[in-house]
Amino acid sequence: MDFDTLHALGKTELHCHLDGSLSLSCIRQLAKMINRPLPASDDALRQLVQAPTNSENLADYLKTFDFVAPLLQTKKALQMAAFDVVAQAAAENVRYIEIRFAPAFSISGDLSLSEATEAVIEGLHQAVNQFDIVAKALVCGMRQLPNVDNQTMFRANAALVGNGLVGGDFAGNEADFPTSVCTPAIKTAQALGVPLTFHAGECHCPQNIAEAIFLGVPRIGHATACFDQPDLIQKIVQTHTTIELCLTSNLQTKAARSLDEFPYRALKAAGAAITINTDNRTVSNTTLTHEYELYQTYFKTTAADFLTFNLNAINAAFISEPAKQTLRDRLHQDYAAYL
Ligand SMILES: O=c1[nH]cnc2c1ncn2[C@@H]1O[C@H](CO)[C@@H](O)[C@H]1O
Ligand SMILES: [Zn+2]
Repeated sequence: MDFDTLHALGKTELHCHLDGSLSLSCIRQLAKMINRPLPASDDALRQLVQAPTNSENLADYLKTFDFVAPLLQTKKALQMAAFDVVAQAAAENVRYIEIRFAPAFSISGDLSLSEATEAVIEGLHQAVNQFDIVAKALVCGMRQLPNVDNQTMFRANAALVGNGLVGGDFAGNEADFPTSVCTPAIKTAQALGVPLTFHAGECHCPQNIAEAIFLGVPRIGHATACFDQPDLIQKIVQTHTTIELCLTSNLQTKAARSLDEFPYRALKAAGAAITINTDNRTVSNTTLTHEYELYQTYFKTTAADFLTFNLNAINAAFISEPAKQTLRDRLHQDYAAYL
């Protein structure tokens, strides 16, 4: 399929970070609101907000996020940011998106941990009213923060679940803060009834994936390190764990040092529920359409495969069964001409 066809195809995205996906024009508007000077040329700005091409690891990649954090400290800024990312997704025919962000990174001003989330939800609502898309929020605990901070964040946000917010995640520095360290906060989120996805396997550490599955987490972000672990892949299949693959991001963070270390082929062959995601549109300089194009080029992924991955995403989405059925029907219509 050519790029225009891939662009036109209906898509879904479970794994997209708000702060890593702002358009340059939105970044400019947000910077203006706090009188922060930015380079005049988009090329120069891009250098500041994209991960360096020579990132050595995840920690290196994550440094890029420091640039945007000061821009996301008010209600208005978070609303605008959420609107912006949904608008970008809708423009490439994404029918359903879950957008994640870390409330703990947006409380340097006056906002509380729940007000930050309410602002994101408001921005999503505004976009959903304007575009043909369903958009929901996820809140990220951060691995490197003390468990008590992540527990406080989940407690502050639990009441919003089901009301624009649909679940939680853990992101951040995985190499130094493995799953075992975060376990108390994971259990708190689960006890509060917050559906969870979880970043794991981005630092050559399959154990972090295995432990998250053992804790009953139904979705894993990345899971890259399972590529050469047949027993773990079997576990993923048996437990019906959904995997949120992020190809470009994995090549940048060296989670996969080559395509051979990317787990797509092994997971697909085993029949695992895989999904395709951008992770960070701006930091990784990608779009969901571009990701589809890469899968088609590298792995010969077909329209039938893409439909399956989209249905996998809908099955694992943190929304009601009737809402899922509406989206499934839509996707079947979208793909009918290409199967
Ligand atoms: O691929 C990733 N792995 C781990 N953490 C990430 C990744 N991308 C973004 N973040 C982290 O999640 C925070 C909330 O959106 C971002 O600020 C960034 O620190
Ligand atoms: Zn991520």
